[in-house]
Amino acid sequence: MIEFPKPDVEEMLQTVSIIDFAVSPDEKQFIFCTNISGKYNLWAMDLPNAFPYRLTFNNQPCHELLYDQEGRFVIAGFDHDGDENTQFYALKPHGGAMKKVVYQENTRNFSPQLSSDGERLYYSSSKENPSYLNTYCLQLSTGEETTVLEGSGGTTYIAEVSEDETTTLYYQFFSNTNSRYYARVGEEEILLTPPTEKEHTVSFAVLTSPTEVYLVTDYEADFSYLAKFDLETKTFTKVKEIPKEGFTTLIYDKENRILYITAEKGVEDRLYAYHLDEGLWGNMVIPCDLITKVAVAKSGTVYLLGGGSVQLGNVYKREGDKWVQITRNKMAGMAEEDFVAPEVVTYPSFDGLEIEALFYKAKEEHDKGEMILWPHGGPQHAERKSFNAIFQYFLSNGYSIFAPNFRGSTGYGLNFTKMVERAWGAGPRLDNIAALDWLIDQGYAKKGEIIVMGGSYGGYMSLLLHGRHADYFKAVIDVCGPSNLFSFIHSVPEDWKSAMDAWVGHPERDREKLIEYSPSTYIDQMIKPMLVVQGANDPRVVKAESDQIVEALKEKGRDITYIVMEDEGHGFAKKENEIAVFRQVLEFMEKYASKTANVH
Ligand SMILES: CC(=O)N[C@@H](C)C(=O)N[C@@H](C)C(=O)N[C@@H](C)C(=O)O
Repeated sequence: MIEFPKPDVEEMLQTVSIIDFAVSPDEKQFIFCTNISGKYNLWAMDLPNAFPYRLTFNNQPCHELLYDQEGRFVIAGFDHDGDENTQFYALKPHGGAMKKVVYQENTRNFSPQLSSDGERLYYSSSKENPSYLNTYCLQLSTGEETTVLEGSGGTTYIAEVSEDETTTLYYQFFSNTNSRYYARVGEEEILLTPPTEKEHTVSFAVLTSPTEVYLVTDYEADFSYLAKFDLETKTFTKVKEIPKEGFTTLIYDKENRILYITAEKGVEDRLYAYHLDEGLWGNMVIPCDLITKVAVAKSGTVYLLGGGSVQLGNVYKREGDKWVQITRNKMAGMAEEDFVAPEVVTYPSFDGLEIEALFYKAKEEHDKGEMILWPHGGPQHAERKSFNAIFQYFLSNGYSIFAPNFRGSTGYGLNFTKMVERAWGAGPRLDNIAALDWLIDQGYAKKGEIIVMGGSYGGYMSLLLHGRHADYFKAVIDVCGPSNLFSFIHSVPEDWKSAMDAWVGHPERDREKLIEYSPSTYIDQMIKPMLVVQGANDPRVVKAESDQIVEALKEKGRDITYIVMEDEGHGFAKKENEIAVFRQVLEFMEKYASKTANVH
């Protein structure tokens, strides 16, 4: 029998992702967004045949995807090379030239909703109201447009338009931990949660009849639960909560009056089915750790896109009580056992607060005794059990990775998520330091030999840890991290700006704190070798954030490498860029690797 060589670790970087999908109303076609060709495009499969064909050639990831209810066309949203100025296009289900339906340069467009006859497109846009957005109703055949909602006070997005277009659901976003949902019924505006001064979120709502709305909220609670609002009697009722789980999205099966509810429990997801008329609640076993999307076809059939820490994202169809996999996204020549699954650990932080973390330990045959601390981005996000090709690449090269869900992360309740607000460089920084002390105490790492690497807020935290605790590290990697919180606050997208006060802080009122929390305050103490990566089109953390820290460190004669990706935004959408950059990151780390790095 022929003996084959072991898979090349470089192949880990070649993994394919599926980031979105939609199923045609007759379920004969399935469209999905994948980077199977190296760049993201829309592809389709005529079900049940599995051979995919390509629909778009613009090489951009799709941000919105919906079929017309008759399946005659598809609406898709694309930006350009990561600029997040999403525009909407119509395309025929079997491809061909795309038609621009909402297109105005330098505008941001969100949340497209088609009327049931496919004649009108409702969407929210920055074009006339960059801070709070307006919502428009566009007649697709004539291009005639009316303004249906003017945002004010908070960024305002359309969420749903009823079949007869008399009721509209919309939400106002004040910050990641403070939002409200409203129904507009005729001329009446109805708040869907009881009025209160106390901050809370309403993250999802669906109309299940002309008078009934189900919503996901943490109104007067720490974890989000399912509630119901009666538009006639104006009554709000809590329907279902599960201790320590936060509900995230609702998907309504109109045919069978079933509500599917996704939930997060720390680093994993859950899926539930709630039969509205019978009041029956059921837990659905899912074929993955994390759910990217659930969709219900007209017939009531459920489709799910999901994956896990050692499992690539795939789409599944519910048949009876089984999930049938309809995409075959596989890793060439590798099996699940070739990857490292993280251990979920907890450690006490400086003030006794328990922090959960994912600990990826390099396999014995690869282990070089190297340790990477990975603070995640967001910061109101979490490191969860998703497949991370870069992590697996580093693990196969002998680097272990520790990814803590420091205070401010999502998945642990509203109060925990709020703990990073106006405190970017306070508790979360010390939670990261407590993680390092824990690793050192357990014998997994040695002070001065650790690498810190992160993207966005994770990049910011890497810079801040470098400036304030350089003695823990031997090298630092920052991917698009804010370096100065004052300039960051002024350079984020216009529609984020009203949230900056609650999220990061006020430049005058919180001046002292923002100085203390800005990495740029600690340039003198940044003495370790550093690699900075930045997308030129990033609208969230603009290139100037990286430019300024790189310049300041260069002036001081520090060992600093700077990589700018000209055709990327906040992260990587193009495989060749991702591969080129992470090869360089590995080379950079290898320069500072030493056999005695961390004791095990
Ligand atoms: C809803 C929303 O986008 N809110 C923003 C204020 C937000 O939280 N954005 C983060 C997802 C984000 O992009 N943060 C950057 C700094 C990051 O860490 O990725």
